[in-house]
Amino acid sequence: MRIDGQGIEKGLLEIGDLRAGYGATVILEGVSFTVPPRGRLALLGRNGVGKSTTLATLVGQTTRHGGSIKLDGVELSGLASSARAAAGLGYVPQTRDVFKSLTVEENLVTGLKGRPRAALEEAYALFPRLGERRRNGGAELSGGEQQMLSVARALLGQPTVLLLDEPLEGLAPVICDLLMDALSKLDMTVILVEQQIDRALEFADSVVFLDRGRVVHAGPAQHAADDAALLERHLGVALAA
Ligand SMILES: Nc1ncnc2c1ncn2[C@@H]1O[C@H](COP(=O)(O)OP(=O)(O)OP(=O)(O)O)[C@@H](O)[C@H]1O
Repeated sequence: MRIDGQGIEKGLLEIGDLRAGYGATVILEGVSFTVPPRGRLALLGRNGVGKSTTLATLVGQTTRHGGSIKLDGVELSGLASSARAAAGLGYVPQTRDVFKSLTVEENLVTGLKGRPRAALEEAYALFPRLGERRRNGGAELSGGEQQMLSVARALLGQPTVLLLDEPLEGLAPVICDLLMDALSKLDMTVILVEQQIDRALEFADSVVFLDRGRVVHAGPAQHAADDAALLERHLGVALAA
């Protein structure tokens, strides 16, 4: 459990009336939700509704038009991306962010942020495959290995909140199992954007559905998993029985 000096658990994320987009184009029309410390939120919705934009806005990579982003009571929205990372936001973008010209280990070193090199063992313990391939170049890795590397590098920065944008995209089911097993062991606040709804709802304890830049439903993940009509309404899909 993560407890700070005052006995307050870290990782509380409070998003209030967030409006953001790209330049003058507004995509998020007022998004609000809260994730408790060590909570796991699945952020779901059809294609193009603003899920990736929400994560990118949290880390300061879009144009913010209004609203607040508070982590443990501290307002982050006026800060540069690097300061938000230092405050505790870890981000794994959809693009996977692997340096192809560097080895696995060199990629991981870029995530150490001043921590001793011995901390690399944390990454190899979470994903033994990365340890086996530590001297391989980033370009030689499979999609699954690249995703493990991207997640591991973000974790080396010791975030209190991890933001994951479609980590399972394009991966074989056996690799999805491996990745989700590793993510399930993490003891931190997580926001997961994912198209594999069944896996996302199994992982998460709460869910937010977006539609056209707005929150259209928020509640427990288990309730959503049991409510076929809700899933159909917001995602246009039904879970496999
Ligand atoms: N860099 C960008 N510049 C301008 N518009 C963008 C940019 N990135 C995304 N958009 C637009 O913002 C809207 C929301 O996109 P976003 O990627 O956030 O959706 P999403 O819910 O994550 O969907 P998907 O599952 O397809 O990734 C879309 O209309 C998209 O075309």
